[in-house]
Amino acid sequence: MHSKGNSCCCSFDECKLGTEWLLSRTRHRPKIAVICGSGLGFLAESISNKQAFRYEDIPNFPVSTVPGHDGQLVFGYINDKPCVFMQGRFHLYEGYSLCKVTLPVRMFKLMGVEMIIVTNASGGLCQDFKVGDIMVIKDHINLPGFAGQHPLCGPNDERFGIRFPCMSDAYSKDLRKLALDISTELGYSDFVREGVYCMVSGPNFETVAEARMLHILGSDSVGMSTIPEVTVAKHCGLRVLGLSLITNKVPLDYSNEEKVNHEEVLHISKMRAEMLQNVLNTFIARSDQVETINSC
Ligand SMILES: O=P(O)(O)O[C@H]1O[C@H](CO)[C@@H](O)[C@H]1O
Ligand SMILES: Nc1nc2[nH]cnc2c(=O)[nH]1
Repeated sequence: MHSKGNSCCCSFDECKLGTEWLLSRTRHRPKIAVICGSGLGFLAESISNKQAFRYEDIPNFPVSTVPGHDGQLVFGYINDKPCVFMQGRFHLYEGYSLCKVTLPVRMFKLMGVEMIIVTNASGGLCQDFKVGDIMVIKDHINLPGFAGQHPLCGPNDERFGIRFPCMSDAYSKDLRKLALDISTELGYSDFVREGVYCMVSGPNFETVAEARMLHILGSDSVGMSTIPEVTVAKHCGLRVLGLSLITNKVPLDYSNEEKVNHEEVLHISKMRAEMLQNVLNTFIARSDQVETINSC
């Protein structure tokens, strides 16, 4: 596959090189990958038989530049399920192309991963949401994608997936149901919701007028990540679950004096650590209850 002009910078061979480098250094063969959002790296703490690789050592891998994103790939087990956790993700606003942002997802596919769980911190737009709520992502609005910032732009490599992938079932219904059932069983139904996540490029937080627009468009929460990874995961046939922690409310009127900042986002992530980890670990433990691959 040749890439030209403004096209994809991460070829199949580049993904393969990084994957083979990892597989030759670990006996782990993960089936589930977890991407930890801002301040959510603790999710990897309960892994057993851990083996970690710093991002800077992995061929072709980007490096983390944002506080709250540690920058290592951790292999191991959660309840006997082989997993790999990204302690730190990449964002468009860091200056990475979306191909680079999503390169780990394609490497996961090449190493045999079948399901990806994406987590993030986001601002609540839905007026019913409270700070600390966990939103199971039902659907998304890919705002940068509308403007041509899309990880699948450029020549399509059929070894990963088809040219025109369907996205209407990006977040598997069965996986969402399992996550919601588990939340109810854990007694968390008061603060676990479902909703639509919208991505903006960042790095600034929203103006009031922008927040109002996103709300009118049908977004329940807003962040600066996740959708590129989900899009690439769906393109290459991975099942997807998305969990978004509402770390702040996004002001929708001018009388609201609240000001969001990244430190607050990290603080709230830490506060909700235990609950999010309980949902995630129970979900992983029971993930084989949902074997069907949904596709349209
Ligand atoms: O989406 P994650 O990586 O969780 O991070 C969210 O938190 C950061 C802002 O505080 C932004 O990067 C936003 O996208
Ligand atoms: N864009 C955006 N990203 C976030 N990440 C965490 N909170 C927010 C927010 O309010 N807006």
